[in-house]
Parts: sequence; structure tokens; C-alpha cells
Amino acid sequence: MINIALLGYGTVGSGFYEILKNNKNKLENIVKEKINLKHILIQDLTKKRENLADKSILTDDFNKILMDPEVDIVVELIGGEQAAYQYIKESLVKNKIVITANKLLIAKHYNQLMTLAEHNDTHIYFEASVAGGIPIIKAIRDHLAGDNIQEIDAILNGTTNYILSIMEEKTISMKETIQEAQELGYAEQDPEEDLGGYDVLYKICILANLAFDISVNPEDIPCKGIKGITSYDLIYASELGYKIKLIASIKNINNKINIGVRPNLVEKGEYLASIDGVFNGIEVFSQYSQKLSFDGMGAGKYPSANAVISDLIEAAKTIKENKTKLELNPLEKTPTFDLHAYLEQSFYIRIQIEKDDQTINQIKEIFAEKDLAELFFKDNKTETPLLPVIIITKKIKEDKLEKIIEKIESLKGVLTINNIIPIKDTVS
Ligand SMILES: NC(=O)C1=CN([C@@H]2O[C@H](COP(=O)(O)OP(=O)(O)OC[C@H]3O[C@@H](n4cnc5c(N)ncnc54)[C@H](OP(=O)(O)O)[C@@H]3O)[C@@H](O)[C@H]2O)C=CC1
Ligand SMILES: N[C@@H](CC=O)C(=O)O
Repeated sequence: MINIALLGYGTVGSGFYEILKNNKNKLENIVKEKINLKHILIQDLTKKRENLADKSILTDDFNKILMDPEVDIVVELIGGEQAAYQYIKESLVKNKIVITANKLLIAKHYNQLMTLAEHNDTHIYFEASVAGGIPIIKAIRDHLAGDNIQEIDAILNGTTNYILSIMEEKTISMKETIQEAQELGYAEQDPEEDLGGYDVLYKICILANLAFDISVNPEDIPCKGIKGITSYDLIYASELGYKIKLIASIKNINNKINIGVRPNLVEKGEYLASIDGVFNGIEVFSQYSQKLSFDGMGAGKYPSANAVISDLIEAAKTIKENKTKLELNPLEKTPTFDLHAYLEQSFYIRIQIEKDDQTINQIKEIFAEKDLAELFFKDNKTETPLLPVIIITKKIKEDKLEKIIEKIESLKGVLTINNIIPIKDTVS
């Protein structure tokens, strides 16, 4: 008999419980062992727990789980940092196998957790920590293990992709869509993690660790989320043939790992532009497989819970075959470089100016100097004295662009620089 303790009965935890219950026979046939869910840890014992058959397994006392020698596997689905980190470490020290969907912990403490697992002859699995229902960890760790990955470009956050898609479709504000994403169970406890791009940052760090056998520090990587993008940007981008997506990229450039997390304009017709709603999409470019694309639901109850179930099968097989020794070794700490500072890219710029010929001519002159950009004046044909201007630059390094932007900003008739968004290059 394999005994499991589940930490958390929220979106993913309750999904895990349901799949385990519905497919119990099937799972037991696969692992050739009885599976028993012995404890569920929650915070609030008074909360109604729909679908939970046996309420006696609920507890708010983690020590009851830790001190139970029969518990083989701890499934951490509470999220957040402190309590989850503590529970995972203590479980590993007690030789329990850990399964987690917690990308923040895996990204920030990869080496410590792997080392702790190794020292205690146990293992930690984290398939659901990146891209929800897409089996990208196993694809990189197993399928691509003998290949040489060169680049990964991805949409890795269901919440922000959902928000951008709905904003474009319904021309509504970001604020109106956030609550919807929370109600659907896509968003983190603190939605700032999604909107600010941090959730994506943790996920791309985990992929970098696995793809390049290195350990990267999320704090070293500049990261920008979707805040500040408006329906105007989505509409103007669309008129010019682009979608706006929050893109995470890793590029191996001359054996230096360059990472970027930023909204990008992606040409319609490109694979990642077709990934809408809560879906995530990942393109992996490697020496031998050349190009692999993955898409599927990047957040939500059942797809994410299924990824946890796939780890459960692997963990149970590990126990059955009695091979708990870790295959993953601590990775070498590696500096990372800002992908966007390295690249020469085209940029989309939206500015708001006073509707007067002098300002328009001055902006034209600044860009005409080096034949640097195409300008689109979005005259809304009203009597308003404001004029939105969209600028699409030729390829330029961002530090050079910043100097030009400073010149534009200093013009008397320029009111605001609303947004500067890179345009994603197509990988050839
Ligand atoms: N939501 C999604 O689509 C996805 C989430 N993830 C990750 O999965 C994890 C869980 O997310 P999600 O299911 O959305 O989270 P929820 O907020 O829906 O659920 C959290 C659960 O954990 C319990 N909990 C929280 N803190 C504690 C604590 N200190 N002690 C005991 N129990 C606690 C809560 O208890 P109570 O019910 O009593 O409040 C609740 O049952 C996170 O790491 C998240 O990043 C990964 C992929 C997708
Ligand atoms: N908040 C995350 C949940 C899954 O990891 C997301 O929206 O992708």
C-alpha cells in the first residue's frame, strides 16, 4: 500500500483528489499497488469541502502528517513560500517523496531541495510547476535529455494569456478580467505574481535549469509583466498584424544563457500568436529534434491536477522499484544575461501627443534621421486635442532606442510615452 498526504485542497488539490478517486482502479493497475489518501492538510477546518467523501482525513496540523511513518508521498499544493518550503524540507528529511506544483519554491531553492532529497535518499517531482497540463518537464528531462537545446520561447502563464485574450476580444479593461481569472482558479493567491510576470520568471528559470543543466537565480533576470497594456495596444497591434503575448525566452548564445520575460508583439500566423485564452504554448529548438511545439491548458483545476497525477505514478513506481536514489544532481550556479539587452529588435511604441503639426514634424525628424521607423497617426476624428501615435521601429538595441525616446519625451507637445514593446523575431 502506498500512503499519500495531500497538502492543500484548493483548485489543484481538489482536482487531484477527484482524479485520484475517479481513476483509482486504473492508477492502482498501473503502479501495481494499492493507493491510499491518508491525510489532507488545510487551513480552515470549518470551510465546506464539496466532493470530499471522508472528512475525517482533514487536518490543520502538519505534524500529524510528518510524524506518520506510513506516509510515503507528500503532495504539496498549498502554494506560497514559507509554510510550503518548511513542509517540503521537513518531509524530505523524513525520507518522504515530495510532489509539488510550487514553481516559486522550485525556482528559488532548486539546489537546496535537490540536495536535501539526495541526502535523504528520496525524490522531489514538480511537473505541474511549469505550464499546467503540458508535460514539458518530462519532455525536457527525459525525451530531450540526449539532445542539445538551443532556445525555448514560450507563453507560460494561463492567467495573463487569458486576460490579454479577453481584453482583445471584448475591448474591456484589465481590471475587469482579473476577477474572472481568479474565479476560474487560474490566478495565484496574489495575482501580482501573474500580472507582474514573476510566475513566468520562476517557470522559465526551472526550464533553464533542466534544459542547460545549470542553476539560475530568478532575481538576476529582468522581468516585465502585462501591467500597463491596454485594449488600445491590443487593437493597434492587431491592425498592424500582431498579437500581444507575455513571452518568456531562453537563448544559448555562445554558451551564455540569455533569458527574457516580457510582453512581445508576435506576428499573427506565428505559432505562439495562435495560443489564446488560458492555453500555454512552448517552442523548443534543439540540435537534433530541431523544433518541438507543445500547447495545452496552462492553468486550471483538472489539467494541473493531472500533471500532479503523472508525478504520482512516477513516484509510486519509484517506490515499487525501490530506486529512490536521485538522478538529478545539484546544478552549477550560472550567471544569466538579459536577452533583451543583447538582441537588436524592432519595437512598437505608443505615444500620446498634442495634435499640432510642429510636434508631429519634430517626431518625424527624429526618426527620419536614421530612417528608423514607420509612424502611424491614429486620428480618432474627434475634436479632442490629443493624437495617439504608433511607431514601429527598425531593428535597434534597446539602449540606443532609450536615447531616442529621451529626445522624444523632451519635446513640448509629447504628453506620454504609453508603451514600448519589443516585436518577437521569428526563429529561422
Ligand atoms: N491554480 C492553478 O491553475 C495552478 C496552480 N499551481 C500551483 O499549485 C499550488 C496551489 O495552487 P491553487 O490550488 O491554485 O491554490 P488555492 O489557493 O486554490 O488552494 C490552496 C490550498 O492550500 C491550503 N493552504 C494554504 N496555505 C496553507 C497553510 N499554511 N497550511 C495549510 N493549508 C494551507 C488552503 O486551505 P483552505 O482551503 O483551508 O483555505 C487551500 O486548500 C500553487 O503553488 C500554485 O502556484 C500550478 C499550476 C496551476
Ligand atoms: N497562475 C498560474 C497558474 C499555473 O501555474 C497561471 O496562470 O499560469
